[in-house]
Amino acid sequence: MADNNLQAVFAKRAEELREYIFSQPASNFENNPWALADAIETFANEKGHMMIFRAKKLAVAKEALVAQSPAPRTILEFGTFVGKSALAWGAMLRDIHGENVPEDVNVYTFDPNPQMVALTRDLVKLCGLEGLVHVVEGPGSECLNKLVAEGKVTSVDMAFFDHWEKFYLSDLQLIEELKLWREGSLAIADNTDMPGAPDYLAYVRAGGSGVDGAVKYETKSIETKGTRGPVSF
Ligand SMILES: C[S@@+](CC[C@H](N)C(=O)[O-])C[C@H]1O[C@@H](n2cnc3c(N)ncnc32)[C@H](O)[C@@H]1O
Repeated sequence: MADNNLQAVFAKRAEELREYIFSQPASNFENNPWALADAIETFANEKGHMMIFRAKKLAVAKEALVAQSPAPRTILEFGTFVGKSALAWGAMLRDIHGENVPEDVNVYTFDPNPQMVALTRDLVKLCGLEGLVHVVEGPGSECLNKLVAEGKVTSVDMAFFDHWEKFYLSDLQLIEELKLWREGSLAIADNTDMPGAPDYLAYVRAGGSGVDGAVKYETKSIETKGTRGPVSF
C-alpha cells in the first residue's frame, strides 16, 4: 500500500476507534487504563492496520520496568499514534507507585500528528491518567528540547522508540547529548529488524559512541512473533 494510502487508513482507524470507545459506557474505562488499553488492542485485532505496541511486547517491557532500581519516574515515548502504549506506560507507573502517583512521575509521549494527539488526550482523560501522561504535539526531538529547556524533564528512566525508524538513532543521541540518561536507564525500541533501524542497532550494540566518559549501552534483543519485527533493549 502506498504511504499516502496507509496514512489515510490510519486516520480512518483513529476515527473508528474514537467511535468504538466513546460509544461504550464511560464506566468501562474510568480510572482503568488497562481496560482501555485492552479495548484498543481488541479493536486493532478486529480491524487490522493498527501499528500498536501489543500486550505481549508490553509484558516484556513491564518486566524490565518493574525490575528497575530506583523505580522509574520519567518515561519518554517517541510515537503516540492512538495512545495504546502511552496508556500502558501510565498504567505501569501506577502499578509501580500506587494510585496516588507522586507529581514527579510522568510519561511524555510525542507525535506530530494532531489527530492522534487529540484522540490520545481524550483517551488519557477518559481513563483518569491526566497529570501523569502528557501528550505533546510535534516531532519528538523538538518536544524534548522544549521540555528540557522548561526544566520539566531533567532525567529519563526509560525512552521508548516507536516512531519512524530513521529517527531512532538521532533521538537516542539527543537524550545522550542532553545528559538525561542515568545509570540503569532503559532504551526500548520496537521494529528494529523490520522495517529496521540498522544504524540504531549498530550504535547501541557497539556500546555507544566509544568516546571517553560517554554513555555505555548494553543490549538485548527479544524476538516476538507478529506482523512487525522484534523489540530491542
Ligand atoms: C508505530 S506508531 C506508534 C504506536 C504507538 N506507540 C502505540 O503503541 O500505539 C508511529 C507514530 O510515530 C509518529 N511519528 C512520526 N514521526 C515522529 C517523530 N519525529 N516524533 C514522534 N513521533 C513521530 C507517527 O505520527 C505515528 O503516529
